[in-house]
Amino acid sequence: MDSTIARGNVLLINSLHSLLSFYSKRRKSITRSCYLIIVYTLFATGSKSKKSKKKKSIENQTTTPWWKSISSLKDIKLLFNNYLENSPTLSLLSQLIHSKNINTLIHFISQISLLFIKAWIALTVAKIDGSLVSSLVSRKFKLFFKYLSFWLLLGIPTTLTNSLLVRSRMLLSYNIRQVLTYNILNDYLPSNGNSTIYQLINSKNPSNISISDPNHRLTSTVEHFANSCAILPSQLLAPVLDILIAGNHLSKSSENSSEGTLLLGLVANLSTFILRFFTPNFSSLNSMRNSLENKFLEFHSNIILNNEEIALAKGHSREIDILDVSYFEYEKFERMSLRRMAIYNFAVTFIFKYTLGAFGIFLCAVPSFTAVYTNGFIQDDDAIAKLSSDFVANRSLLLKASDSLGKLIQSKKNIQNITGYADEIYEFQNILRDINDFAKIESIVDTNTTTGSTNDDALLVGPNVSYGDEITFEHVPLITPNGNVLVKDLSFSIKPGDNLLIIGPNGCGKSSLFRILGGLWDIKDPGKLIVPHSKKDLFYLPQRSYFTYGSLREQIIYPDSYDDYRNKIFELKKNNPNDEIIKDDDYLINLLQKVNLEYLLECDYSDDDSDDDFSSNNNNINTSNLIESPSSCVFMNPCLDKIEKWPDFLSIGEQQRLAMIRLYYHQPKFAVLDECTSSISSDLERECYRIATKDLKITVLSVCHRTTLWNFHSKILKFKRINENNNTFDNNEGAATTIFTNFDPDLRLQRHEELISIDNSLKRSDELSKRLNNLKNMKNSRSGRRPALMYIDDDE
Ligand SMILES: Nc1ncnc2c1ncn2[C@@H]1O[C@H](COP(=O)(O)OP(=O)(O)OP(=O)(O)O)[C@@H](O)[C@H]1O
Repeated sequence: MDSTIARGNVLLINSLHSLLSFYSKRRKSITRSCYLIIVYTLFATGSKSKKSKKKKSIENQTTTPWWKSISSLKDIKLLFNNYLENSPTLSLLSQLIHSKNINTLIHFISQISLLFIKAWIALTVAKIDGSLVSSLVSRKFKLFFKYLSFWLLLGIPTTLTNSLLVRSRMLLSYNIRQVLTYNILNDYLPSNGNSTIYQLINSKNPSNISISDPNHRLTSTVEHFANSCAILPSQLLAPVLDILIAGNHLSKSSENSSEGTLLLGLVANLSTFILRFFTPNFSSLNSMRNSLENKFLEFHSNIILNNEEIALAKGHSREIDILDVSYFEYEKFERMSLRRMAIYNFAVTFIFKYTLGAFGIFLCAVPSFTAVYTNGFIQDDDAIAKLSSDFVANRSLLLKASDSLGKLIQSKKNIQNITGYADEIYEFQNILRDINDFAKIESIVDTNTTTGSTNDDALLVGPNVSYGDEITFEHVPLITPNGNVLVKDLSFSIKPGDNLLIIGPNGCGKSSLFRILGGLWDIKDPGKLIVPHSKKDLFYLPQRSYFTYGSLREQIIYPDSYDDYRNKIFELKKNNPNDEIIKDDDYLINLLQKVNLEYLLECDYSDDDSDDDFSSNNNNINTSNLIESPSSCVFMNPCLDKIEKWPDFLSIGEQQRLAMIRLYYHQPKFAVLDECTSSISSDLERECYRIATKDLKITVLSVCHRTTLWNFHSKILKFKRINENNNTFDNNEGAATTIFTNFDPDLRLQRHEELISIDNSLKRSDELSKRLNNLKNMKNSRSGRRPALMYIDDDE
């Protein structure tokens, strides 16, 4: 199909050229021929990638032809918008336009202007080249030195233009990257707190596509796209200008060279046609390279993330096997890609630089030969100098033009790369938008059903959610994103002060309950949830907390920023009618001391006056000038400025204690503690729970296996496995059922201990009856052998 189009183009362009030559003045036909070469080359260059062609062919099968749907101007606009939406590249470019980033426009315009200046300089240099040869042939040495000084002086604007071009190209790329990164980040980590990343990675999105490499797309792909776009003006405009200038200059030098240019046009067309056989699909090569590169990087990141576990398990050889396989695949692909590129580069260089170059030289020579045979030609020094000058200028311009034609063809590679990168970025953006739009629809439904609430601060939104000073699950089914039913009907309700203990076998759905509470999983019908309205009323602490890069203070106040922290202190200092505790650096240090983590402080901190009572306020800050900005009036203790790689620096137990401080700092109404103290020593764990539940009055929903913590709970939710006949059993298969009751820890502990002692007695009685049987057997089978030996045999 492609070759038919190409052949059609060759015929069409050359017939057009002949027509134009016939009807117009022949001298202008050379320029026209150049225009046609450019048009054709651009047409050949702009062919679509396989992927988009495939997409289009699918669309064509299902939709009616576009022209049939147009009946008014509005339809054209609609069609254009539709086209914009379906074309990833155009859609990304329209994002750049809509961003109103003036710098992008400035650098784009400056690049175009510089390209025009560069082309003008190239033309001037070519003319001076010609004049230099002409003055040399006619032995006018004064003139020769004059042109030589011009040539030298032109070096200044040439180098200046080149360096400015590089600068403006880099700045353009930087601006494109900035706009796209900003747009993607806004959807990736939306300010309304939607769990977009979780849904993206767990393919819990409307399009059901999982993106495994969001980091790669956000960084590398966007960077490549920006670089490729920034280089495009130079790649397209510079060769076009070169070809136009060459054609124009040639047309001025003689009136008899149009047949030559017709031949040149034919050769150019034929060359592009031949080149198609050597041109690989750059877009698919690129996407393949990205996916292999990404796979290799992913394995590496995995090793870095789990370095300690791998080192202790001595898993190096297994890891190297995995890396080897991945690298081998990548290398194999690179070799194949290099082979194809070598063939392609050879074809481009040979066809455009040499074949077309030779034709160019031939074309330059045509005026010289034809001029000699025209009537009235006198072969004197001046005529020969003029012919030499024209030849040299035309030759240098045409060589440049043929080289430029090659570059123009090669820009196809860049355009295909751009479409490949654009596809990846656009798909990523679309999925992010789908996820956020879906959340927005739920939030709108929610706003319609509840009144007077701001949804940005809402803990959960959706038609099955209502708000109250409690956490209530009413007939909520626990279903994984894969559709596995963990619990058919989960119902319980806790009010402030009702600390809930959650127990059950592994994998039965204890943590999944919190995933629903945190908005990660949907609340399926007929489930209803009543939760506190505000996000700050519920805090989640997992077994392994997340620590960000930054100071010790930032670990404690996460997810608050420094500014939030300072503003809170500043506001309370200005206006504190309820006499609330001001949670400043001294307060944080006091918390660190309570969980025995004061040794993490940067400096020695001996606070003799430290008060164990949380209602007191260790305030040693000068509060005389409260009208100032928060940053100037809030005292920051340098002891909390220590910066470390916290997950590596702290043991798991220390991390869990630090996470507990985070909970104390935020002091929510409710807290989910999902085995978050499992690595803390028993005494300190009890102290941590005491501070949370007794001192700070936080209502906890905790999953914990230690009986020592039972005393802090007054309700219990027990998960039990059920089989097909709805009988409970304790192995790890099938759905679970739940029992929610009041919890009397003392009574339960007493029963628990009783149970253990009975269990031990039963085991002992089992052993005793087994021993008794053995002895009976021995007695029955005694046959003259020595009893001691028989005992040993039997025992074994
Ligand atoms: N994102 C997910 N997609 C699909 N299935 C999941 C997902 N997260 C968890 N599950 C599945 O849900 C089930 C319950 O997991 P959950 O983490 O709630 O168990 P648990 O009761 O907390 O167990 P444990 O006591 O071991 O922590 C498991 O079988 C798990 O494989």
